[in-house]
Amino acid sequence: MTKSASVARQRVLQLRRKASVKESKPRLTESIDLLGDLAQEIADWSYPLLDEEWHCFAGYLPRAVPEELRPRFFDLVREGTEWLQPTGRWGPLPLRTAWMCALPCTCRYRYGGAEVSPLPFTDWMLEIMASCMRLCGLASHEWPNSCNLNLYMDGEHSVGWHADDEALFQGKHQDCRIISLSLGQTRRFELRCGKDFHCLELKDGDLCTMEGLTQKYYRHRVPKVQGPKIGPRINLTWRWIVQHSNPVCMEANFAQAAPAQATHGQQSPWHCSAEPAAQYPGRNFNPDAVAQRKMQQEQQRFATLLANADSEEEATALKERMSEETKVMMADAAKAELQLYTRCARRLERLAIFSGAQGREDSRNLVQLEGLTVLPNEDGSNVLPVSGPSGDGAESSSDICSEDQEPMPDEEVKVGEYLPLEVPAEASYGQNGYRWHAQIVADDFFHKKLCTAPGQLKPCRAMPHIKLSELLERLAQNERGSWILSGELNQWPGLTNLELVSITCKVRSVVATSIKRLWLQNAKQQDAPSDPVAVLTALHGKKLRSLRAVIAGSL
Ligand SMILES: O=C(O)CCC(=O)C(=O)O
Ligand SMILES: [Fe+2]
Repeated sequence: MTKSASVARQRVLQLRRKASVKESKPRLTESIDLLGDLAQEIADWSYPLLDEEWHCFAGYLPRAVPEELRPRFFDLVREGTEWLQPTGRWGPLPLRTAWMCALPCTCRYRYGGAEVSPLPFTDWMLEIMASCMRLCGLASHEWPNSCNLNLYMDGEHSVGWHADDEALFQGKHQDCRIISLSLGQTRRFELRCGKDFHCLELKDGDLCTMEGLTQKYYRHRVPKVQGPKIGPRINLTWRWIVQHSNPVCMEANFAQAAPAQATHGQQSPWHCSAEPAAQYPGRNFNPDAVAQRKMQQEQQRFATLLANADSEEEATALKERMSEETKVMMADAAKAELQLYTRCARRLERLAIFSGAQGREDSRNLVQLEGLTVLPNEDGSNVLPVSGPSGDGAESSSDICSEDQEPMPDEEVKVGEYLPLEVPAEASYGQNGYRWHAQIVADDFFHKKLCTAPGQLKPCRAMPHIKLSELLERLAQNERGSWILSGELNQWPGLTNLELVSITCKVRSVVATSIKRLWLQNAKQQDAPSDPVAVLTALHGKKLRSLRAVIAGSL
């Protein structure tokens, strides 16, 4: 094509685009559930493009993948993928690519004149998705069902201006979510609609999204870049296929709805009609979704092996192995899902207790906190957490602590041991209810998020704080010999008249950090101090580091 012909072509394209923009003000007037909103409890998304009028949004979550996982994910994708050289209308495209779909979908991906055959989601893909989708506020049954993988080997590799407006995703006609992960070399990602231009420097481990009608009104690209050290970059772009191109997939009877709409009450393509597990009434998530997907992949693998089996015996042995492996896989996936669910449930329980909700046992012997079921752990125990949000990074503004919130080792304080509920009213809470850690701080303690002024604590969670002098003033021994902290702890209405179980502190040496117990209720050792007030008084004026009280309350 000559230069003037190509300019003319661009003009025609521009005019067509303008006309289509003019003719089509957004039809969707209701507000959209942005992924950043869904994930607001656990991830701090910003929206560099937030165009409510045109319903176009692009979200950005820098360094979403933890540093230690980034090289691992990069290598898993790079080594585990059969990279293809796509060919577009005008020759080879300057990048390598692959395309994955969640089985049973086998739609091919056609874009820019290229066409790519699908591969099923691999184990590492599910692992990376588990890490990223959580940060988008998506439960496993809401995950995207396709992923486009791009490998940019150097600065010459790029993607020109385009929209992901293929029919598969219906992004021209309805809200469409696209989640993209960058790994490796930082590259520039540009978005534009006429003069409206946005640019993001996508770094190793960054997540970004395009949501709403962005594919209708905006184009995006990753331009070429010059420089001596432009290393490889991988991009994973997850999307929801909502209109299958392959008749086989259509017959597979999917509910054809993108989760963007699923959140408005429709089912996602991966909705499963299985009943929630009987032992956890009230759970409305689908614990089998991950297992199902993994199983489908495995079934496909075994089907190929079976087809190639040389003898009847080999086929029988394969079938036996398949049934065993399937069971293990199902159990693993269900366990992972349960752990995730339990973490969320625990957060709610903590909140309920902090705010003074009353607990009672229901007819199924499950504890109900104002309608919220306190689920038993897998071992049947009824533990409530005492540490901060466990590794899920789920911190709301008040979920902070002056120090790291590592749980104290179980052997020391038996945090979370099962505390049966039915005991006489006068009994010590220690055997009946929940246990908590409270941070003991110096009287002049100041932390701008935890205090209004030096020595003026605000209510803190997940770890309540208390000043040393206040603890000393309010500790009193009752007739049974239990040490009770009278009144509210850290102004939380639900944490009243708690019983002191132990006092611990962290001891750091050059080699290791350990937990030292300064006082323990009913300690058996001869030389153990019996009076917590004496122990605490001796700490006055000293620098307090990780000094904690374990306290007990009743449900
Ligand atoms: O590499 C990127 O960040 C964008 C890739 C892209 O736009 C696409 O695959 O459609
Ligand atoms: Fe794209």
